[in-house]
Amino acid sequence: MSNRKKLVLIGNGMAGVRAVEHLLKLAPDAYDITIFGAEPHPNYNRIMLSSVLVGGADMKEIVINDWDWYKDNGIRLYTGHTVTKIDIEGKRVRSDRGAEASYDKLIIATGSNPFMLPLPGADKEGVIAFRDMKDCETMIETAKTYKKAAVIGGGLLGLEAARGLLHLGMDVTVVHKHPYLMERQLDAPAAAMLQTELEAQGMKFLLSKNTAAITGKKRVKGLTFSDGSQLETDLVVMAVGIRPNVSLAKAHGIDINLGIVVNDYMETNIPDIYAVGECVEHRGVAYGLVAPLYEQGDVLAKRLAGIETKGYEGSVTSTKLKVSGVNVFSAGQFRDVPGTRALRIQDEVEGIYKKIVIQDGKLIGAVLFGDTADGASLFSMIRKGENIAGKEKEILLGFAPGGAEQSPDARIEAMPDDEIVCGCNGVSKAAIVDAIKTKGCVTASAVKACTKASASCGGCKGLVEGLVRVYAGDAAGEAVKEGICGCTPLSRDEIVAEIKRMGLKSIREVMNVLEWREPEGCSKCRPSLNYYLGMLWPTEYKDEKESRFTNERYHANIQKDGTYSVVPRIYGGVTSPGELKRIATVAEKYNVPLVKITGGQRIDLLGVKKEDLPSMWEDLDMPSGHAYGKTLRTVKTCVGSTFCRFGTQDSMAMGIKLEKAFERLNTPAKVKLAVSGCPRNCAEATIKDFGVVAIDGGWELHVGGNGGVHVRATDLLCVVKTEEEVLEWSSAFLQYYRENAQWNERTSTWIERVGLDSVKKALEKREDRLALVERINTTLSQMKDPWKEIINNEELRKNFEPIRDAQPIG
Ligand SMILES: Cc1cc2nc3c(=O)[nH]c(=O)nc-3n(C[C@H](O)[C@H](O)[C@H](O)COP(=O)(O)OP(=O)(O)OC[C@H]3O[C@@H](n4cnc5c(N)ncnc54)[C@H](O)[C@@H]3O)c2cc1C
Ligand SMILES: NC(=O)c1ccc[n+]([C@@H]2O[C@H](COP(=O)([O-])OP(=O)(O)OC[C@H]3O[C@@H](n4cnc5c(N)ncnc54)[C@H](O)[C@@H]3O)[C@@H](O)[C@H]2O)c1
Ligand code: SF4
Ligand code: FES
Repeated sequence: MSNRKKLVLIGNGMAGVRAVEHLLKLAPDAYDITIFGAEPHPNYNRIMLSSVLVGGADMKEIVINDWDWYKDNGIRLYTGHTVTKIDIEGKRVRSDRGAEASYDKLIIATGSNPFMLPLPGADKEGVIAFRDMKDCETMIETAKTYKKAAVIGGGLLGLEAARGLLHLGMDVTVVHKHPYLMERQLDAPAAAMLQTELEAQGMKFLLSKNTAAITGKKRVKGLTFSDGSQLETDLVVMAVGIRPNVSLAKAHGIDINLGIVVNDYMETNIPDIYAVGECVEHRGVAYGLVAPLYEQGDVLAKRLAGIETKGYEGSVTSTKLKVSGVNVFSAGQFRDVPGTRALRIQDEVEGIYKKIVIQDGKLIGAVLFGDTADGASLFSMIRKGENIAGKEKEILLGFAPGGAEQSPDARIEAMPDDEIVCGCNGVSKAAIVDAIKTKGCVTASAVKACTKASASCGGCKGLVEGLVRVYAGDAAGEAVKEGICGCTPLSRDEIVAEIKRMGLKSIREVMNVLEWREPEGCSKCRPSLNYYLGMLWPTEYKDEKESRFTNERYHANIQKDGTYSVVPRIYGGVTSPGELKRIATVAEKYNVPLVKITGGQRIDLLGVKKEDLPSMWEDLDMPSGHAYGKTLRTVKTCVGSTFCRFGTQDSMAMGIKLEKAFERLNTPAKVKLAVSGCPRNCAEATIKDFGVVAIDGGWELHVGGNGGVHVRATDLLCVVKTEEEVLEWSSAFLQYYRENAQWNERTSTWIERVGLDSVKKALEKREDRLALVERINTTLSQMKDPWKEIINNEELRKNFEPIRDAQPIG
């Protein structure tokens, strides 16, 4: 007879099975194991249900332990069995289908139940939660026949469900009772940026809305809100939080508060009965994320294996929204409460927001939007409770060791060994480096198999690949190449070459054919692909507005307070009294709070409401100044020979000519030009992307300058004699830059990378220049003024209307 003890696990979910997996490693022969699971599947990764909805994985791929795993480990498995009875005296459990098992040790890991609002009509067909494979299947099936979906709850789960439903082709409205989204993880500015991004992806929102009833006969037809308004819908997904599933434990005298009450060793008040996972309350907290549950599982496994452990002491948590194209990270205590200080940066142009919260010199919380590269290092500082006094700004700006300002590889090298790389599975940098160096795991998938890093939400995949790249050296396998982002191992040049070779004509096609890891891409690759496709196929490719940043979608720069700025095109900075009067009238009519002359000699109307933009453009009757895009911004000019006594050439006329030639041109990054009428260079042409300086009998053409954060003086490209030559060389240079630079790479960085000589060489032969000129002219011939397009199109104008409230039905 076996002298193994009997272990029974109730709940075949993520936390319980993780504890069993760990126990099998620590003490493989200690127990005969029986598992009961109410769901009909082997243990699967619940987190990945969000990916299943967006087509990133299928149900089979999200299984963590297949049927063979149970067999191989001698585990008796009862799927589709709900345990309904625990005989505490006799140490036996019984399922609803009559299966019984006796135990020496019992683990309860029954997870949570989704909270279903007890609304009138909540029992109608088409009202579901988002918790398991069945819910996922229901959504996929519903989308085949029905069109409209409402998700109640704008938290992590609600937004991931809504993104999935959008992907399935449904028209989705998120109904949220709070005034801003994800209030449990974000502050108002980050939530506003998130909302703008999701609206651009097609999601609609009803905020500060309380649902009062679900209407319809047998099947749901709509929602009624407490303010009397209504919304038509064919499907309702409730994502308003979860409640620990304690009914079984409660019925058998186990101590319950919020959840099943456990001590630091996951022991309940009844001897030999343990609990782990979302059903548990530890030191007053019930967790709803896997990282703390896995920590609990590891402690429980040690306890059951008889290995000494200091116990589970609670967790600081971090979250990341799994919606492609949106990077959101939140950790610790991020709210401004008395006794805390916060530092923030908000970059509305690139759509980046960062906030860190400090208390007694320690980092206690962080919120990141747009750029989440510093998430892991900030989270590590929060967990360690390090004193960061005096280094706060460095940390916020990403200059601290491991911060985002360094190159990705330098950042990886600077990470401390004990920094957690995979939050879900608690895997440190040291553990991954050890797997690479001593266990021969030289690909990201080998590291995953060996350490479990990246096996849950996948949020750390890029970092794992980076570690392989840095530490596997020449031995590195599949994941060594650094792609343009974590969605692909392909470089910019490889992608452009493949698009050309295979004639790929849309972002989706590129992602499918080139086997993108993330089916929807991310905020880095989508805009890059949009640019490369537009550059390669100027007459065929239809620009994908959703793949552009907010400013480019609204053709105006979003400001700190959520208003916009309007900069009309003023060619060469030369205006007229009539034009100035029109601008003044518009500024007064729309109560524009600030009128400002910009550094590029333009007039900026700041503080404009989104809904006023189209009418203002219409009243101005001037083209867009493109002050917001990756395109030609301004051509700055000096007075030149018309009025200046030093001027040798007409710099204003030349500037206007250049601006008229290249306005609306899409470029990898913003492009600024300037023309000076003599070498005194009053227009500062030698810190521009393309600068023209008049000299006696000709023009000097300068390239690659930058007057921003990294100041760079231009390099002299050549000297020409005539105005026609200025146009020919500037066209050829800009097109060569368009065809060869990486998306988001300014001319200054590009020239430093490729070298001035290579650019000179590419442009030296006239026939090559003329070919480039022809290609840029084809592109320019397709360009239209975006303001005019919107003014004349009712559908496009609707995008600028204030967020719509619910409409009454009928
Ligand atoms: C769509 C979605 C996305 C998520 N994304 C993330 C994420 O990105 N990051 C993150 O950290 N967390 C995420 N979560 C949360 C995470 O999935 C949970 O925290 C985790 O699954 C909880 O594990 P658990 O084992 O406690 O519960 P569960 O995984 O729910 O397992 C409990 C199991 O017990 C079974 N059961 C219950 N009662 C009985 C009974 N009486 N008898 C037999 N079986 C029973 C249930 O059917 C269930 O299968 C997500 C959750 C969802 C739904
Ligand atoms: N990426 C991730 O980490 C991830 C993804 C999905 C789910 N989860 C986890 O799954 C669990 C469930 O997620 P969740 O988003 O449902 O829970 P949650 O409690 O985090 O959010 C629920 C949201 O619903 C809103 N809400 C509550 N009542 C409402 C009402 N009557 N009408 C409209 N809105 C209402 C709340 O304001 C809140 O923002 C959580 O533990 C979460 O952490 C995590
Ligand atoms: S650059 Fe020369 S021409 Fe132009 S304003 Fe200055 S001095 Fe006059
Ligand atoms: S952080 Fe979720 S899998 Fe690594």
